[in-house]
Amino acid sequence: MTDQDASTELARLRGTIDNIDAALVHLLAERFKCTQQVGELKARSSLPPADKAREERQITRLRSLATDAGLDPVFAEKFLNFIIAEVIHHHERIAEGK
Ligand SMILES: C=C(O[C@@H]1C=C(C(=O)O)C=C[C@H]1O)C(=O)O
Repeated sequence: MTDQDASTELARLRGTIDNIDAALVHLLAERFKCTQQVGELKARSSLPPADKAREERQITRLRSLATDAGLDPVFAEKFLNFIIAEVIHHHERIAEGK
């Protein structure tokens, strides 16, 4: 592969990465819009911000999806836990009326 070929291929691959990153941002934005509504509903109904049983079901499901897709399930679990922790933080703030 010539230097020119390599830089053309690198630019092509990075274009794909940029598209995927954009899709991830849009997907996360939609998820947070939805969890915002869940947080408001929970606050109105005096439900707790976190639901550990639901989280366990989600993690089991995501780990299985990740394995089937060829993604490291440990990474998938960490990623989901990171997002859920942020959501719970938002729900706590909503419940406090902030
Ligand atoms: C969104 C919810 O609130 C919390 C956040 C979750 C999530 O981000 O998926 C899952 C469970 C809850 O701890 C919910 O109860 O469904």
